[in-house]
Amino acid sequence: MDHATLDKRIVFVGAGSMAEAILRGLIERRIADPDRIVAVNRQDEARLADLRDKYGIRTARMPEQRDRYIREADVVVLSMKPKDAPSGIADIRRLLRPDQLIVSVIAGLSIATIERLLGGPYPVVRTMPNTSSTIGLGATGISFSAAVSAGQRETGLALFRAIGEVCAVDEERLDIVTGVSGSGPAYIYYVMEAMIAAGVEGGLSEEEARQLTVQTVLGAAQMVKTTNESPKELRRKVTSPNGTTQAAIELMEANRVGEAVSRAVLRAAERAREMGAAMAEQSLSHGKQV
Ligand SMILES: NC(=O)C1=CN([C@@H]2O[C@H](COP(=O)(O)OP(=O)(O)OC[C@H]3O[C@@H](n4cnc5c(N)ncnc54)[C@H](OP(=O)(O)O)[C@@H]3O)[C@@H](O)[C@H]2O)C=CC1
Ligand SMILES: O=C(O)[C@@H]1CCC=N1
Repeated sequence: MDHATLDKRIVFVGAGSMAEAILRGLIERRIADPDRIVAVNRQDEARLADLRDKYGIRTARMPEQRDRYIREADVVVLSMKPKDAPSGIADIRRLLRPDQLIVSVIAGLSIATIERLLGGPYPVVRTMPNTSSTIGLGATGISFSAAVSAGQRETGLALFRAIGEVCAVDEERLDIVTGVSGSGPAYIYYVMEAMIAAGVEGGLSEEEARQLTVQTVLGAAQMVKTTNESPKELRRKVTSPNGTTQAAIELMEANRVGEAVSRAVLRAAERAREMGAAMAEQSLSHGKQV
């Protein structure tokens, strides 16, 4: 894939799984120079050492070195857990300038809450990526605050297009994006766990069950993507009348598996809204403290 290198200093505030997925995707696809990427956290030095060793990025813990990196950054990615976000954002407010681009990957956290915590309008790119960004196969929903310039919009889009597909949506639809693709990889892994376990129960080795399951999921996703046929139509082609697939799907229908998956997606979106409301509430007190 041919992407121009992003010549930006990027700081990840929160050095966890999602930060790693994005920075690894950017580095391995040669979109960003590791020397211009920084990951910071509050405590976990072993985690930072691991990221330094694996990717050659810079790291810092609170506060002096971290402050300097944040001040010098072009792009500041908010990538801490929701429970840490209101205090964490209020804590870095004094370091930020309105010409820096703020990117959030935090589930449920609204642009309005971020701006309240920062004390005014900022260029904010709110996103919902997923961990498949690690291998350039991410699926990211993205929306922009009113203060985002055309150039900053392009930077935000370029960052996430470099590590997968991007869907620009109105901000209110990012919660359902969270339900579909943010949490989505976990649903597929859950099904894969069950398929592998059943394969082993039926007599395959763990390795055989894993190999066959992985290739089946990969092939099925690729079929939907490349043939442009609907999942329903593709399923019909697998299902011989009165055959094995029909027997399996009948059992799934009897157990309302499809309905459960739909409800799970909607529940995840609802949970994102709940978390957003909790962070908005917390921001009222943190907003006053800064
Ligand atoms: N995991 C996923 O699949 C996805 C996650 N997200 C979002 O990404 C965010 C991070 O999730 P994830 O990576 O899984 O979380 P992790 O728990 O793996 O990582 C969070 C990191 O943030 C650090 N941290 C916490 N508070 C601060 C602070 N104030 N300043 C700097 N660093 C801080 C923690 O380290 P320490 O305690 O040492 O400070 C830790 O390294 C969440 O908001 C989540 O909603 C979005 C899409 C998908
Ligand atoms: O589980 C979570 O809350 C995060 C957001 C989307 C995926 N993981």
